[in-house]
Amino acid sequence: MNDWLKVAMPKGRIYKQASTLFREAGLLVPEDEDQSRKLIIDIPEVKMQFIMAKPVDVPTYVEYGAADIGIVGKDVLLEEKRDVYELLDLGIARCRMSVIGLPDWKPLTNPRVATKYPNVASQYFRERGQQVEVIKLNGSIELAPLIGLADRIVDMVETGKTLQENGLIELEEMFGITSRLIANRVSYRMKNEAIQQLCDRLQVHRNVQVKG
Ligand SMILES: Nc1ncnc2c1ncn2[C@@H]1O[C@H](COP(=O)(O)OP(=O)(O)OP(=O)(O)O)[C@@H](O)[C@H]1O
Ligand SMILES: O=P(O)(O)OC[C@H]1O[C@H](OP(=O)(O)OP(=O)(O)O)[C@H](O)[C@@H]1O
Repeated sequence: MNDWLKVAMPKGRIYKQASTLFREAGLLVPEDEDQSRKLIIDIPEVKMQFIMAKPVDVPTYVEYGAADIGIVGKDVLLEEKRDVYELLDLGIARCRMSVIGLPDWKPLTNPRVATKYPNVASQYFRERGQQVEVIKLNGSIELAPLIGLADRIVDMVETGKTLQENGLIELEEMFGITSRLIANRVSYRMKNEAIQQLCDRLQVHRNVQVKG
């Protein structure tokens, strides 16, 4: 199976949009993940193997060559800083990363900031000369300012519904986020034809942009 292309696909909210994009580009992908609990899915007709991964782990599989290519949110790429090529902006799973707080927020010296993205948050505030104490959480980040664990949070905003329902406001938009196609550095050379063909097909599709 050395000539097969191994693709790390993120389970969860990106999967549906990614599989739709692949199908619209005329590529075969496994059926939607709610139909199956299988983690490794072979498609022999196109010599592709799909690895169904937790989104945050996709760059790790790709960096180590356990997958040749993968799909992952820019938020995860910024946080994980893995040594991979970023090939395409797929324009899917669009959302933003923001600084969020209570409506009665005040500027503070050394505020506590809770987030799933400690590296991104630390770098963001450091670059702005703001001293903060970063607290890593793994989910339900919006709880932190509501229960007095943190003064602000850094988190993803898509529709704004979570903020609205919890009485929080967006203080600063940090980055726009979309999903990216990434590749292992060695695979990109060794399987260049197959990877390039896949990129070409995806690029024909409207939202997809080449990364410099
Ligand atoms: N509303 C949103 N909230 C968070 N991420 C979003 C949102 N919309 C799109 N995304 C993108 O989807 C990606 C994967 O999100 P998803 O919630 O499926 O994974 P996860 O955060 O690892 O979840 P879990 O920890 O529950 O497995 C994020 O990395 C981000 O790029
Ligand atoms: O602006 P919205 O459309 O409301 O989306 C944003 C929310 O979605 C994500 O949470 P997720 O559902 O992944 O839950 P978790 O982080 O608590 O696991 C994110 O962390 C926000 O809480």
